[in-house]
Amino acid sequence: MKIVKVKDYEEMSQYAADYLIKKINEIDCPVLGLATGSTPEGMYEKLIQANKEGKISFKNITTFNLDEYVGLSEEDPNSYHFFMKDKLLNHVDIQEGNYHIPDGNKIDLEKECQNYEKLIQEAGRIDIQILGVGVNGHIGFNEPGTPFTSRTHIVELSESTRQANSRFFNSIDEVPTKAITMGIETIMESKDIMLLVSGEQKAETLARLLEGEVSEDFPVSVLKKHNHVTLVADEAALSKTKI
Ligand SMILES: N[C@@H]1[C@@H](O)[C@H](O)[C@@H](COP(=O)(O)O)O[C@@H]1O
Repeated sequence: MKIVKVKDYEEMSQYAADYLIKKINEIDCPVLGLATGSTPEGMYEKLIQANKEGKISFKNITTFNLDEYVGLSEEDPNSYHFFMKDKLLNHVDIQEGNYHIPDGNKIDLEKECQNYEKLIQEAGRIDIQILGVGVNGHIGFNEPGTPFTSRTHIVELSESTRQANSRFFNSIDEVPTKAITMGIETIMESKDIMLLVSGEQKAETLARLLEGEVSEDFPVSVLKKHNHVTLVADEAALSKTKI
């Protein structure tokens, strides 16, 4: 795992955007794996700016999002559909049909998982997967205990994840109890992974990642088995490690 230490959130976002822009411009029809959450927001702002300035085009880019809540409509501001449109997709020249987000409103959710997985396989690969991490080590919505061999599936969200994400809702009761997420094996098949971590609230998570064991109890630790991961972390996130 290559570790890039940056000063703060702003520097992390800039580094991540520059890294993506460089990589994307080297690939013919790039396939990107996108994440939601507060962590990548700054990077998305910078990508929108770069798109306006002509430094990057999304015309040939295909994207796959990691996850989506079950039961929120696409118009719900807390759905990841809404988030992605609001924070990136509506503001860049991506083509309709080229972005993919699991549909958490399908009656047959199992089938939706299979179809989503199939779409990713048909795209051939994810060139660069952006990841954030939950305080309990979840990636996408793969909670502790998820098998490393998992593909796109439905998850029961843990209490701590619902608690952490309740900051976006009126109350914890409104936070969905289920979600669809790309599986850990699906994520691990990405050619290149960029993990973004910012802030003191993730410091213990990051220390466990860098100093602890690889274990299904701590999903993000699987990244130590991937040979092309760049961790971009700020000083606050690294404050409980020796780095
Ligand atoms: N499903 C998302 C994850 O993909 C994200 O990485 C994590 C951390 O979010 P944040 O970046 O807001 O800390 O939260 C959510 O649960």
